[in-house]
Amino acid sequence: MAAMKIKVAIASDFLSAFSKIPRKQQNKVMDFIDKFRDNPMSPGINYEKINAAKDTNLRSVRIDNTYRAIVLSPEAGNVYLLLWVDHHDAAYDWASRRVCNVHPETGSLQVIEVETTTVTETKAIPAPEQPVGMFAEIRDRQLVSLGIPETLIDLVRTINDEDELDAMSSRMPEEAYDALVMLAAGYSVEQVDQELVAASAEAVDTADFAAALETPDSKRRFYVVDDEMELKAILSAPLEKWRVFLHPSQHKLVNRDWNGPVRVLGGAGTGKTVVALHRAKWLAQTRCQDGRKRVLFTTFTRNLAADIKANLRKICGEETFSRIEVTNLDRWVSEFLRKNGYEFEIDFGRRTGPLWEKALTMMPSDLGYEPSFYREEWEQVIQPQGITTVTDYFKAPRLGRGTRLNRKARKEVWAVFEEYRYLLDENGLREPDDAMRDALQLLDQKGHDLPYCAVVVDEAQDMGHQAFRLIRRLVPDGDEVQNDIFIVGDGHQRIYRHKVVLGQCGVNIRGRSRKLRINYRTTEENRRWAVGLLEGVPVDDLDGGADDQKGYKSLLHGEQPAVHHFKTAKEESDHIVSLLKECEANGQELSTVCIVARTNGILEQYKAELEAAGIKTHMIHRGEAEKRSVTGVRLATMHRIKGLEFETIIVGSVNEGIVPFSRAVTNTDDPVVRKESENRERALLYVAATRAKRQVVVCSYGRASQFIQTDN
Ligand SMILES: Nc1ncnc2c1ncn2[C@@H]1O[C@H](COP(=O)(O)OP(=O)(O)OP(=O)(O)O)[C@@H](O)[C@H]1O
Repeated sequence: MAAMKIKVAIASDFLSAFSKIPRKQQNKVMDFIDKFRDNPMSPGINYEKINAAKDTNLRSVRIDNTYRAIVLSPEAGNVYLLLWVDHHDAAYDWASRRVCNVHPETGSLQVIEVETTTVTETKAIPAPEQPVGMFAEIRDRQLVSLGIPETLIDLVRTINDEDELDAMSSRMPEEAYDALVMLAAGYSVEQVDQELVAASAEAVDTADFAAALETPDSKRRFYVVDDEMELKAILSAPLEKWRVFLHPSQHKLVNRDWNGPVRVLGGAGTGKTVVALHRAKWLAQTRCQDGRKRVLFTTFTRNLAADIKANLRKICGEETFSRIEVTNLDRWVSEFLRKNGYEFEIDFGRRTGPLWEKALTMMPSDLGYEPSFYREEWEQVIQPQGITTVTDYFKAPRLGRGTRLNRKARKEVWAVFEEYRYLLDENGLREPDDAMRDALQLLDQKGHDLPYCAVVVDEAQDMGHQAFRLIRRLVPDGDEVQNDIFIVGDGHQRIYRHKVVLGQCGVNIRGRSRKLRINYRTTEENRRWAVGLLEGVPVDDLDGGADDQKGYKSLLHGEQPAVHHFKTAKEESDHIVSLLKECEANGQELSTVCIVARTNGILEQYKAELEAAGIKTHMIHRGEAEKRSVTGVRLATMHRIKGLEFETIIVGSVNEGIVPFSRAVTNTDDPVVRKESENRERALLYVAATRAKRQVVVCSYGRASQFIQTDN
């Protein structure tokens, strides 16, 4: 009779515990895991019962004289789970307060912290006749159906507000907390069920731990080890949990076929990039079987593309990695055009700027519009719609523009655009939007068969109409086509001018739009402060609808962001220097701190002042991946820091005239455009603050920005 295959899995908590023990013991744990993986029943492994444990399936295993691992080996089935590792006493204490159960409704494997006084296996505390607390409206049966362990129902009934809910979070399985957060945000049981609970088709066998390991909720905390190389990679960076443990809402997006383009929204730090990375890996591994085809992973900025490449390397084997091409879209376009003999230079404003000024000499004097009006018209109407003739301009919708233009006025205004196009031609130049349109035309004319089976798009909120029209053309379209386009983005973080309605670009996401809500990066305190910056700002969902931040939550907690105001620039920079010295004194590497400012000029000043104070700095440049090995405090503009993350973020010079940057908002007399520019400036501050994993410090001097409330 063939032996039943043994399943060995590692818990996410085990990795956290593993990361905290000394290197020497880590090596011993690795040796133990090797032995354990080979044969958990090997006579060389000594399982000891834990007398104080409530869960009789828990055992301790000796690592050396002082360290113990905690293992679950249920009586039935050939399953072994590595749960924890610590000093002998601490490990025993941990085990004595935990039970592992298969949830009777969702079938997921849950590790529950038991407080002997409040929670018992059978409900010792009689429920009050009328349920109380913030979940009073929801019946016990409904709570259980959403993944709350039966043993925690009485605890849930004691919760009166969000703070109390947060305080309980470590006592419950993540899915139970997620469900309660959504209920607290006002979602109905049905909505939570639809969004979070993976329906179990069959009745759950609560003794079948092997089956339980296969549920999405179990996969967020248990990794079934079947590949030695992958295991070694995981143990070498145990805290980079995103590599293996996906939240079910992330998992659901990654490992499946989609009958067309998908759009995933989510506030800053909700793991959109992580999802996009895993999606690209899954596609390359399982759906890109034609050896000539690749997955194209495209971003808006070059910095992020460099980071994506580095991260894909961490989760993909060589072969899978070779089937993914990572590039920012502008770069893809310029390379494609160059290979096809394009005779124009693509310019990002340096050379086209003076031509624009020249074209403005054609401004009709009788209409009375400011020069900024023409620029906005060009960027918001002409370029997104690819208008090249006055006839098309007559018919063009001008959504979002504050002023009306009749046919006669349009004809007069067109003179400026016509002149500008003429000057571009004469100088052999093209704007990026033109280049995208030209690339699209070339593809249509020549009928290019591109080597892509799918496109994954990150930072979608900053890509405009021409970009998405092109993306649509990069992979086949049609009713039968699956998995063609996977888009992640967040309208709250739009910091460039582009705005898109996907449906107008031929990208139909109907029925395939999803949202991520758990913030993995920053603390709830930082998240709330940052979200406050965008209060009242209308945010779109990239497809013509509205988006909001309802039901978002961070799993981490910490200090409130510190907002300091100073009289002079010198006082501010002295404060920043003393903050950095304090970080160093507390053992924090300065490479985990980033100073962010609105302009490069301001950063140059900080750089000079910090270096004069003996603090090493490192400026983050365009197109660079973050290199952790380079020492020194980081300096980055609000645009450049997008997509990155640091332990501490210090946002400096948040002064009147700088945030919002006066040149960016006063340069127009159109109230609609002005408001939009101001909102983009708010988004810049939101992006900067949400890059912090732990600490946010916001400084200003002179007159503080209208966006912040200062301490004096
Ligand atoms: N399943 C996960 N487990 C652990 N950590 C995760 C998980 N998903 C994401 N993270 C971590 O959360 C942080 C934010 O993730 P990511 O950069 O993917 O978010 P994002 O939504 O793309 O953020 P932003 O839009 O702000 O750039 C990263 O540190 C990432 O490693």
